[in-house]
Order: sequence, then C-alpha cells, then structure tokens
Amino acid sequence: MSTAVHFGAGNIGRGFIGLVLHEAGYDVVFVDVNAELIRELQSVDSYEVREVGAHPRTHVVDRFRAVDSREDEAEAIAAVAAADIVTCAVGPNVLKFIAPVIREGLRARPDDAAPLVVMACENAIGATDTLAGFVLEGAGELASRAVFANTAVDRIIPAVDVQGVDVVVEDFFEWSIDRRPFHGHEPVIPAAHFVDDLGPYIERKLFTVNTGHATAAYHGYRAGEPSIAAALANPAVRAEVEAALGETSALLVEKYGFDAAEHAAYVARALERFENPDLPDTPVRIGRQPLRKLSRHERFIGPAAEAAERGLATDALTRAVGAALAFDAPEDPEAVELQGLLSSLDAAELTTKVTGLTPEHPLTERVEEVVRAAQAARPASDED
Ligand SMILES: NC(=O)C1=CN([C@@H]2O[C@H](COP(=O)(O)OP(=O)(O)OC[C@H]3O[C@@H](n4cnc5c(N)ncnc54)[C@H](O)[C@@H]3O)[C@@H](O)[C@H]2O)C=CC1
Ligand SMILES: O=P(O)(O)OC[C@H]1O[C@](O)(CO)[C@@H](O)[C@@H]1O
Repeated sequence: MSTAVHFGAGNIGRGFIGLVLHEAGYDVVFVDVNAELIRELQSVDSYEVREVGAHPRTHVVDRFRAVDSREDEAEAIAAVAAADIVTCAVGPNVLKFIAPVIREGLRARPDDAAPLVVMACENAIGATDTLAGFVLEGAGELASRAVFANTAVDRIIPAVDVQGVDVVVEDFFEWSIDRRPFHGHEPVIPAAHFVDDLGPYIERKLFTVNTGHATAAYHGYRAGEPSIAAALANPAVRAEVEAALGETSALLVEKYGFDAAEHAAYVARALERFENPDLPDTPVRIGRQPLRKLSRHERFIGPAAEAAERGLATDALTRAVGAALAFDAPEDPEAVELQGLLSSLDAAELTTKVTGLTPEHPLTERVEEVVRAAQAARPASDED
C-alpha cells in the first residue's frame, strides 16, 4: 500500500490534500503539532468531508492515522522514512519548522528506496522550493533522495465549526502540480493535474482568487461587514474587488497571453465562489496575517509591482493595500504588529519594511501615499 505523509491536519490537510491522496489510494499519515486535533483524529475511524454549493457531496476518509510530531517526533520521522509522498499545508511561515522532520526522515530512508516525492501545498509561489531549501540546509547529500515539486492549491475551506474533525468545503478544487521534476515518473493522483509550467497557474490563482478574496476581506473589514458574502453585497466593496481584479487581469492577460474572455470567466467564477451562501467565511480569516499578504511577492504587491513596471493601472490594488493597513483584528498577531509599525515608522520606512519595494520602484510613491493616508486615519491613542 502506498503511503502519504501530510503535515498540517487543518482545513486544507483534511478537507483537500488528505482527501485527494486518500481517494488516489494512499494511506494518509497526518502530522500536526495541535495535540487536541491529533487526539481527536486518533479517536475516530473515519471523518467526513462535506462539499457545499451547487453540487453537494459527502466523502468519507477512513484510511489514515495521526501523529503529534511535538509529542512523538521519532514516529513522524519514521513515517517520512517509509512514505512515498510528503505534502504539507501548514502556512508558508511554518515550512522551516517541519523541514527538520522531513530531513531526518530522508536520512533514515533505505539507500535503495525510491526518491521521496515532496510537495508543499501553500498559498505562496515556489513554496516547495522554499521547503527544499530548509530541508537540504547542511544536508545537500540528501538531495538525491527526494523529488521536490511546486504546486498550486485552490479550495476555499473556512474554519466552520463542525463537530469533531469533519470538514465543510466548497464544491470546487484545483490542485496543479509541476510535472517537470518527475521526468515522466509523476505519482498517480487522478484528481490533481500535472502541468509543464506551473507559473501561469499559481499566479492566476494567487493574483485572482487570493487577491480578490483578500481585497473583499480588507475593504469589507474596514466597512464593518461581518462576512465575505456581506462584503461582496456592499456595492462600494464589490466595486473595489472588481477594480482590483481588473488590474490583475490586465497583467495576467498581457504576461501570459491568457484569452481575455476565458480569464474573465475565471474571475467571475472566483466571485461566485466567494459568495457561496453555504460557506460562511469572514474578513478576519481571509485577511489573516496581513504582513505576509502585504509582502513583496504576495497577492497585492506582487501583481501591482509588475503592473507598474509594465505601465499598467495599479490604483485599485494600492487602495486595497490601504484597506489592508487598516486591518487591526486584535486576535491576529500580524495585524497587531502592523498597527505598531504604522505608529512607529514613517511612510517610507514602513513601505520598505512591509512591502519590500525599493525607494526607486515605480509603485513605491503611490504605496507611500496610501500608507500616509492610513497613518492619518488611525485613531489617535495615548501611546502614539
Ligand atoms: N483554508 C483555505 O481555504 C486555504 C488555505 N490554503 C493554504 O493552506 C495552508 C494551510 O491553511 P489551512 O489549512 O486553512 O490552515 P489551518 O490553520 O486550518 O491548518 C494548518 C495546520 O498546520 C498545523 N501546524 C502548525 N505548525 C505545524 C508544524 N510545525 N508541524 C505540523 N503541523 C503544524 C496547525 O496546527 C494546523 O492544524 C496555508 O498555506 C493556506 O494559505 C490554500 C488554499 C485555501
Ligand atoms: O490561507 P491564506 O493564505 O491566509 O489566505 C486566505 C484564503 O485565501 C484562499 O486560499 C483563497 O481565497 C482561501 O481559501 C484561504 O483561506
């Protein structure tokens, strides 16, 4: 029996990647550091993935086990050593923490074992390359024991409170995997699609689905909307989302030669997905970790910088950056840190530190303007 080890038994782990690998015939080993979640997974023989939307469907995942890598790192390492595939959905900022377990798992593999397939499933460009860097740090000799392939993952899974470990997911998913590293020997995962060039897929997803979702979240949060659906029903917020996606569409169509009508349909589908009435989602979840989302190669500055370099419009994207700067959700550590930076740095310092834009970049002046506006709009407080 083939085995897949998946790091991150959260929404994507259980509701998307773990399910797809299970249905591809793999026994799945979930590895997580959330002891309560692992205990819950260990206490059941199966869990349900409930697709909601126009085509509701329920899947049962029943061939898995769960390992707490904080409690029992040796078992996690042994699982990697015996696995055919390793995947992860832990968050881009967490890759460096799972790398040592994968490294020691590689080291423990029999010398004649087939190379381990390693695929990160994160909302980030080149996430598997980033993971490979951490795994092979000081262990370059292990490189021949693994095949690292970048992927793009797309399924909206809010943290809906369902009982136990069942997951509610949208009735759409897309898992695109770069086939090139496999040299014709890609793993058999029927529901995934292997592509020769992942670039267009990951940028189309990140700069359409993630940019649109996050624009709705930040403008919606600032407008006081309680859900993403309510935000998109707010005409002013919707206009901002459509304008931002108009700018990323112009970039993607020019950069990759996408058919404009086809891409417009992809954008329209994304907006429908955001509005899914069966999938209550919130600005706070979609806007989580604003410092990550405002960073240089992420869903706002990434496309806006390239659009500015091409002389394309960026006003809506920079207005979305302004809305993101007002995201002060107290339960989000990065939102709290961002508010601290807004009060302690001047516009030029904050722009450089948060967005990674150089002072001479064609986008920088416009971003500094929205930073100054955000700083002026902040409520005066004692410590300021
Ligand atoms: N939720 C969604 O709709 C989508 C999420 N993604 C991406 O998937 C990734 C995960 O997102 P979610 O599943 O929503 O998050 P989540 O918070 O539901 O799951 C992340 C899991 O990783 C675990 N984790 C944290 N540190 C760990 C470590 N050192 N070792 C093992 N596990 C660890 C957490 O305990 C948690 O269970 C993120 O990169 C996200 O951007 C991508 C597409 C859609
Ligand atoms: O998971 P991130 O990168 O924090 O982004 C938030 C959301 O963006 C999406 O991937 C798509 O909009 C969501 O499904 C995801 O939860």
